[in-house]
Amino acid sequence: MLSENEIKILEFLKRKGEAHVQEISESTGLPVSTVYSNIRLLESKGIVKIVSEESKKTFQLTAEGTLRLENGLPEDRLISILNGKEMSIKELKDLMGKDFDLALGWARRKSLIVLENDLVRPKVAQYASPELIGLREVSVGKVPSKETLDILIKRKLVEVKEEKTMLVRLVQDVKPRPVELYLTHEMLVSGSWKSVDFKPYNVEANPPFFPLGKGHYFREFIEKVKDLLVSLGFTEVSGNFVETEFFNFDMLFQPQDHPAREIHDSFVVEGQGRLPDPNLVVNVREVHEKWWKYSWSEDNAKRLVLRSQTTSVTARVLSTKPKKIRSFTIGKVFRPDAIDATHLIEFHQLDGLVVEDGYSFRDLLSTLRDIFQGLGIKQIKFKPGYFPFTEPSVEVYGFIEALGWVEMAGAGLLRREVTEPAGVFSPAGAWGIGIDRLAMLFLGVKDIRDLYSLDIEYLRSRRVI
Ligand SMILES: N[C@@H](Cc1ccccc1)C(=O)O
Repeated sequence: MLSENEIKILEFLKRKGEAHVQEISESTGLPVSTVYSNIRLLESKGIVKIVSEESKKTFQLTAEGTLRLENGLPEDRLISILNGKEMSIKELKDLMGKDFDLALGWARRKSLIVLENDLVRPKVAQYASPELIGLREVSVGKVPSKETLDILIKRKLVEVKEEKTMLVRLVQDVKPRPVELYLTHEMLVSGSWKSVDFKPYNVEANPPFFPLGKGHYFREFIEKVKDLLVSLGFTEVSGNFVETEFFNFDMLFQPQDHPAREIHDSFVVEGQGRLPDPNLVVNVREVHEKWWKYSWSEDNAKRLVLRSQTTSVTARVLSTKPKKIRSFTIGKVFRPDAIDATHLIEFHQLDGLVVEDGYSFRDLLSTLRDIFQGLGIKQIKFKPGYFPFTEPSVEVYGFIEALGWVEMAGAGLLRREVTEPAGVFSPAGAWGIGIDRLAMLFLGVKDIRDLYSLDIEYLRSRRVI
């Protein structure tokens, strides 16, 4: 049985009797490599004979060779610049640029010059190197003398290409039966299937790999979390990475000498931010000075940081004086740290806020239960915790099969010292969840850095969730 390609080749050979592989390739449109492999097959079937096989060397200018052919070889240029007179190395360097070292090297090797201190003195007034003549020959398809050719190749001005050719002759006249890819109803009805061959299929061969476009798996996870919060009645809000200390700390009742505000605990950004509504600023100042007992500085509050918690977005929402709201934000936060498999200097938090008349601590715990249940964590427990901006505060632990109880979030009712200066007089619940940790648990990622991987092979191996 003959393949389609074999038949094409045979049809050509039938007309010509004998042909070179290159000719066959040109007239059949098959790549040379395909022609070769098919000729080998046809030879093994005794249909064609390989008359001769030879390899032909051809020579071609390299990119540098082409350049030198146009502008002359460096040593030729050096001699022509010297023009029979001596010149200083510095002067020549300025004239010739980076070619000078090359020119000097070759001119010395060829004893075209002598060096005296920093003077270059030519021994010849004119010079045309045999290489240049060689380059010219190669460029018009001539082969220079072996000596010149060797130098040209060594100087990487010329490269050798080896082209194989094969002369093939048709020795057996076969009437190829047409090859069909599949059996059709018409072929069965007409009986024509008897006079054709069918292409055999290898049902075990791997299909070609077509990678599908898909989202980054960590992004997809974040999208899923967002969908969940929206389904629980929350509205997404967002803030900027660069934030004033006012919103990142002061409004959240973190005093200006709080350790988190030390220079090594948040990333400081050059410049100064703008403070919001003066009433709010005055209120925040008052509450800090009254309870923390220090003199609050506006300049400190204007300092810029990369937000260290998405609770800063919650603070911004509060500054709009909501009477009733359920909002959440999810995004990157930044904290200096030593990077390892479980720590990065940027990671994601999900912060939520509920402002509602009559919203109680119990309601908050139940909201958290709903969120974690939605995320697939059935068992959670609460431990008392401390945050400067909530009271009471809890730490939320979730139960994970292989790991036991894992800390997942901080939460609490916002203190009146936070809500009232902003003009919010209803109870407010807030929480912050570390998203990277959660994603690692869900996605079975051992190294946090893999969540941010850009390695295409790794990303392809991740399942779409
Ligand atoms: N922002 C806190 C978490 C938190 C948010 C909201 C309320 C209570 C706690 C943290 O980063 O640790």
